Amino acid sequence: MIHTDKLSKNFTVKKETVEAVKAVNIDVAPGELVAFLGPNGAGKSTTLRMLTTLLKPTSGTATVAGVGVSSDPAGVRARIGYIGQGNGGGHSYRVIDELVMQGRFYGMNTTDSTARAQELMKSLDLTDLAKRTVIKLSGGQRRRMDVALGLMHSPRLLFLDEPSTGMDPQNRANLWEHIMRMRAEHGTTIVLTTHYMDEADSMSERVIVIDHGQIIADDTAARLKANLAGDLLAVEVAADSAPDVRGLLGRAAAGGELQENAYDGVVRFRLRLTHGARLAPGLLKQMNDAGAPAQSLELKPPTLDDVFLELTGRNLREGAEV
Ligand SMILES: Nc1ncnc2c1ncn2[C@@H]1O[C@H](COP(=O)(O)OP(=O)(O)OP(=O)(O)O)[C@@H](O)[C@H]1O
Repeated sequence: MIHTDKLSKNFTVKKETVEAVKAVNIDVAPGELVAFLGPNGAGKSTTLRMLTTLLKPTSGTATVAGVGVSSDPAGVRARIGYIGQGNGGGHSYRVIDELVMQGRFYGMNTTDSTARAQELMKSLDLTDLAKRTVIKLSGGQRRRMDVALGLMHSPRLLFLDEPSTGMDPQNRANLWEHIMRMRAEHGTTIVLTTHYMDEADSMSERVIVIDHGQIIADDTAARLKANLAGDLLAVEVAADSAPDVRGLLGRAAAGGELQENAYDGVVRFRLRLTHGARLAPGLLKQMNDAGAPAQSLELKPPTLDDVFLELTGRNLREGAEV
């Protein structure tokens, strides 16, 4: 559905070249739900804007829904839906009119466009709001209308640029419920950008992590977390038996750091343990055998932020919602 070859975009800002996207190779199969995840300024939107023909690549190629973005941008636009970061609709029209106009814009006749608008309003829980003017919609309702606008011409491929930024958690959950239902009903391929790592984690089947214009990881969230970050294990032992297990735990820390701090006659060790749930029982037994049984144990699964930290040495985003 999407294939890019060394897709790149440079901007010139005050005579300086900003390499926003650097030779990215992306493949998305029909029906996939893929999230581009990365911190602010990573190049997510620029990539999306090239794929949706809003920006011309500096170099490299991209084929979207079987059509080249440079050779036939109009052909790409006819085949995709795009929901940008801003609001798509005008202000003074009614929801139904806005949707029907969108369909007409894509060459549908009024009857078909009205039928499609009604179908989408039903799926996206907008029927009761059909006659409301767009300006009177709440943020969440407006975003749902944006999704309906993007789907009017039944694209097989839908791009969503930060679909839920600025929404409260309830509206985000609600929007996602609608998007997932649309997807189940129509088999739409979805590519989205987000800096909410929990969203990338729970909603998408595949996460493409972008940093400084480059793809630094591309896999399912589960595999990224299992392979890169490892679980966080905290284990406490009596202070006088800590020397008996320090070496053992250091070796288990998968080459990573073993942290420790002592308090109230106890030493608390912290380490990353790849496949922690599987390995922790064996480690506990080894600690027992070494004469230093664990007094408490805590095993925390990693987040995509841990993956990002592991890959870049930085946090994904200050203030990101988790
Ligand atoms: N029109 C432009 N002119 C100049 N520089 C730009 C332009 N658009 C983007 N950039 C720069 O390109 C880089 C990538 O920006 P982009 O918007 O793609 O990041 P992003 O990952 O989508 O970030 P965010 O999560 O904040 O939306 C940034 O350094 C940005 O400042």
